[in-house]
Amino acid sequence: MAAKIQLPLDPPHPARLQSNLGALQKLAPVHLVSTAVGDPAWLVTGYREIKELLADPRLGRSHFDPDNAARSGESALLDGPRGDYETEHKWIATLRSRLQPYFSAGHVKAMRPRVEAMTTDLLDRLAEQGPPADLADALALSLPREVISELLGVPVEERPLLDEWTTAVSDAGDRERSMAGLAGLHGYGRELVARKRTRPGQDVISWLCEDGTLSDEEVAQLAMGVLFAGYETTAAALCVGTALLLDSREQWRALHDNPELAASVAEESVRAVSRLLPPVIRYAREDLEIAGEPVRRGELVMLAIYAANHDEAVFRHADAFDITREDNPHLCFGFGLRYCIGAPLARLELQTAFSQLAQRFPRMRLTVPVEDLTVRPASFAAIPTSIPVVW
Ligand code: HEM
Repeated sequence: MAAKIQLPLDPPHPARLQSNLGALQKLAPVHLVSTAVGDPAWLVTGYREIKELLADPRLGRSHFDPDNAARSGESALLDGPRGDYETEHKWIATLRSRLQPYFSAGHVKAMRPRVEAMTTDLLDRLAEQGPPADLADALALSLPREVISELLGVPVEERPLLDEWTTAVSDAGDRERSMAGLAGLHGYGRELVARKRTRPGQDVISWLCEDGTLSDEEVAQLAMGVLFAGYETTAAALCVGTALLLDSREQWRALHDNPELAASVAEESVRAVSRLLPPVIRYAREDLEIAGEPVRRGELVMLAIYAANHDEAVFRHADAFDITREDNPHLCFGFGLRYCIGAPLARLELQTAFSQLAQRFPRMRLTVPVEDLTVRPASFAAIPTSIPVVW
């Protein structure tokens, strides 16, 4: 495998939609690349190919030789093989069957009043504090952190610790820091499970413990997986959505005048956030072909969801942030086998936050051009350093 294209293609930015992936996509749906850490990989950019591969059991997240597998970066959790090669499919089935009931559309619907109240509380605090403010801290990061922590039963005073670990885990440039973050998160998960065993509460960890079929280690693994999967992703979608909306006065006013648009704002923000997230990675479990290219067993395949979500063959004016877009079959929550369990919850949080924010702060505006926003160091999802606003 001799790669010609060096990743990353784009410098990280919290709200820029244009990407060099578009040019690559026009050339071919799959490319041989060298990852940020110099390993060879296949980068897939075509919508159709990515959708098919997401559902293809010949690709997995684990590797038969994890220590020598190609990597996309240094993050211990995100950029290399994960899970046990022999039992991967069994574990996905366990994970989905145990978690799905707590994140189903029906269960999430029942959570609506609580999520609305939590959003109102955060916006009350923002109003009380007065302008200027940082919307990333005041709302976009706080809401997903509070929602997921409450669901899992993480005590309020322990929540700030989570930030430290999740940020360290995501560090794509420092494997040691990332591994220490992962160890911290899992250690905390085990401790929390032990506490819930003796003093159960009304939360997902306690319910998983009651299930009786999972070991403490498995409950901790599921819980910390949910925490990680549900926090920065949703925060990044809220960040990019609010920044792009505030940058477009016309769309901000349209949302204020018609709160029903919050659902399509949420979808468009999720489509946009894929620019901020790393590609989904897989390892070939057997030899296969992708768009005519021969992929060998064990090779790294990177699925550029952002390229798929901006494929002009599927999305009209793909690079525009358009909250009136009607047909939006983005792949941001994945597809098939591993489709995001938290999609209904993420949608609820996004819709609630956007509609309340525009209703309560119609005059809110950014104090810097959206282009000038910068990225927090080592955040895996290109979270902005701040979203400075006044109203
Ligand atoms: C905008 C926010 C979110 C985005 C963009 C997102 C994206 C994704 C994607 C792309 C996958 C599939 C990964 C793969 O195929 O390897 C996934 C899986 C997953 N997501 Fe989300 N997610 C979001 C929010 C959430 C939330 C709020 C939760 C909380 C419950 C969550 C929990 C999960 C879990 C547990 C999986 C693993 C499913 C499996 O491995 O079978 N996600 N997510």
